[in-house]
Amino acid sequence: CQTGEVAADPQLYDQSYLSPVTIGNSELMLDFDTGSADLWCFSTESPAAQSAGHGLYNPSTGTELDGAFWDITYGDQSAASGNVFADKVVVGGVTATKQAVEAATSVSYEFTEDVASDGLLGLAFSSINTILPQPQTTFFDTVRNSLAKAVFTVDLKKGAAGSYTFGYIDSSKYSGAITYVPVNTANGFWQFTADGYSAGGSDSSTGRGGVAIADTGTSLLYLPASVAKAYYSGIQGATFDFRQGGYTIPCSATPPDFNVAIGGKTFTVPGSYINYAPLRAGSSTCFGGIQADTGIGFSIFGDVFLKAVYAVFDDSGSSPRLGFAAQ
Ligand SMILES: COc1ccc(CN)cc1O
Repeated sequence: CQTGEVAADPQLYDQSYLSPVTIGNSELMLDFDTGSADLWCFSTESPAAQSAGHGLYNPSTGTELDGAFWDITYGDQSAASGNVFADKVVVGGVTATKQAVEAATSVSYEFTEDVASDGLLGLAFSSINTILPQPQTTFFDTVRNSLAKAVFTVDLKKGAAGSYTFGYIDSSKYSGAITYVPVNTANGFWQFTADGYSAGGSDSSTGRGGVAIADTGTSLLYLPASVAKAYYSGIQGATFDFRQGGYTIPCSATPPDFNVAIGGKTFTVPGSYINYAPLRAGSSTCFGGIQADTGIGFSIFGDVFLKAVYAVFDDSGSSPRLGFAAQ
């Protein structure tokens, strides 16, 4: 029975978190993404102009999946595509001997520019894996039956290294009880229902809850437009800046804490997490960590939320569930 733990290293402004993964005989830094289901990496097949500065997977250690190709586009319209090899993948000591490794032959500029990241490791449900003609399993699904318990946990931190564990829950990482809620897998995400939101110490609710996904691969917290509007109405100098594509606040602001009710429990995101980052280096205007989920179709509980809690992605029972506890 396998168990393992790997560090989650924050990038600038906690824009993403990277973890070391051994693929074949290379160690790469991958962005673990519970919002997608492809394990892809820069490779010796990637054009040099696109892969300069990145760690590369050399498929010579793998076995090509003949005729298999992949092509993925993310919510931010970044994209990547390539071919597929079966190879050994090790995460924190947990080994998948024949994992589908998606070698990139083309990536969009957003990935080229993010030189710290060598690719993504998808942890959503394998039903949304993009490999054709036959979708393959995620790392978690590949090793699931060999784990002591079919779970993985997410313990992200603000501006500090957190961790992912596979196969066990670490009771030293959270306080109080874990609150579990059912997951709807119809869209391939870890999708759940949030009960409601409120700002600051007041119980003045900023709105009813709704459908949401837990997504480590998204930096911010995207909520119903009415909830975001109500939240920022309480911050002096906050405004919706069409040019920046979202709410901005003065970097000098102290936003109120933000409360989320899930499964009858309230989880608090410290207001400081919502003073996200200067629009550009030296700017006194900061981008808000809460934004409207307009056009997405559901709310996205990205890293701004996840770094305030301990999260359990549990597929050990008759149907998947999510657990949340205070950190
Ligand atoms: C350009 O960088 C990314 C784009 C999309 C995702 C997945 N939500 C993760 C990334 O690091």
